[in-house]
Amino acid sequence: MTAAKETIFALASGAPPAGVAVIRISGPLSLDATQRITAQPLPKPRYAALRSIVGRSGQLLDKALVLLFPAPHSFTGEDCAELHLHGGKAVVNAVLNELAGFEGLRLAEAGEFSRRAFENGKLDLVEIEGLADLLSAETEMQRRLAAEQSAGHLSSLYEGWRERLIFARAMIEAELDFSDEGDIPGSVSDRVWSEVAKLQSEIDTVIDSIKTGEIIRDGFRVVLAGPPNAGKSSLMNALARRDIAIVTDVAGTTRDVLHCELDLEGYKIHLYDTAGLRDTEDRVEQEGIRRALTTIADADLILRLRAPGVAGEVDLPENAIPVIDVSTKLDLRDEVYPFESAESLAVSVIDGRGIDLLRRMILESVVARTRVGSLAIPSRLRHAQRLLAARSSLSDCLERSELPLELRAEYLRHAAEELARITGRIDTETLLGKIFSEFCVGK
Ligand SMILES: Nc1nc2c(ncn2[C@@H]2O[C@H](COP(=O)(O)OP(=O)(O)OP(=O)(O)O)[C@@H](O)[C@H]2O)c(=O)[nH]1
Ligand SMILES: [K+]
Ligand SMILES: [Mg+2]
Repeated sequence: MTAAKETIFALASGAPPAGVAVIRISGPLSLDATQRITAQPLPKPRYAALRSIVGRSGQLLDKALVLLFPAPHSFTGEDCAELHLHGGKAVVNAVLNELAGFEGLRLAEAGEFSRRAFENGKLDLVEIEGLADLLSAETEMQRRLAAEQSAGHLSSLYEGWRERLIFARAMIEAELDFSDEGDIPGSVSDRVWSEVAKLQSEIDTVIDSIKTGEIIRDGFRVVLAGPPNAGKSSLMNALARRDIAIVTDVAGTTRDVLHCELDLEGYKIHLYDTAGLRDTEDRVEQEGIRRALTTIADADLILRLRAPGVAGEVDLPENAIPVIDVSTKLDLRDEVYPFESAESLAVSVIDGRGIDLLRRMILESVVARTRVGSLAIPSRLRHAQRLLAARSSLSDCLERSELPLELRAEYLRHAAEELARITGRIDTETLLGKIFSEFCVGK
């Protein structure tokens, strides 16, 4: 917390033109500056009132709703004001310029409002990351994941663990004090170790869910693979309902990895079209195949295509990635029914058979992959690293029973510190820049 902060302001709503534009002001001079550009008396706190916004020479800039949020009951925890203007570019610029002309006011940097909210203890780092995710959420599942995190549910999970660790340490310390007096046997610590073991398994469960969080937040990667002319690009276009990839009857048409995003019932899906896999002397195609194999290796789900009259069942690299076998060009065959088994089906982009079914199978695959009880789960590598470190301290503490109690308690302290780093209770400076840089100006 820094004393005598500057007052900052920014356009907090989207780029004009828009119906309404919201300018947010935060800092000690917020209320003062708002009064100076408002022709009438200010409304009472947290009540909206229509006011004329005037420039220095008294000229009318706009009529706007004015709202005041005196400290500490504001987003940043400082005195704040909001001006809800008409969302025209010139209107917004005129008011921003007027504010910039006041001594002690300046335009906010990206993420600066949120940074102040953190510094004033309004939000912890985990909640701020959740807020950033909420602002960038495009699908329903991304929104739900981010809402859990920004509402503090993930923070309370971490904080709850940290408090239990602190309690466990206190128990050990109490035991150490008593055993100095030589009259209490080592019974307390048995309870501590079983509590630590329980905590460890709870952390394990959450570590296991990190991949789920990543898939929901970052998207589920589906890759089209198969020999040239299997119909990969045609199927990409059909699934995306857009003409993304070039389709010709020339084997080896696609070289670069093509990408599009789908929203399947709220799940974000990345769909990749790749070069057909075959032995070739063509150097450009060889590079395309190399890229195809890299993309396949990173997939969450592979659609392995084959087509009637197209040679080459593709041998995919050995790995544990789930595969759906797709026979294409069903219209060229006699079968009528596209569904073959749980892991295979036939489709045609000409008459559309099987395409909706394939979409459903992809959805089932992502749902199966992300099945968790609660969405209060981490989705960032930063959390994963800290949780793994905390977890390994706990297992050291449990396994190294030959060590004196003081040293085993030290492992608990270390684990609690790792958890505190996630919420930003300690060691934050290095993290701040990275986290707040995800925000736009005005948030
Ligand atoms: N009849 C029929 N033809 C199809 C179907 N899907 C693709 N084709 C044709 O098959 C040929 C190859 O299709 P592409 O989508 O370019 O195949 P690809 O797997 O992307 O091929 P490469 O990029 O060369 O690896 C084209 O002539 C398509 O029109 C289908 O469902 N039915
Ligand atoms: K082709
Ligand atoms: Mg292609």
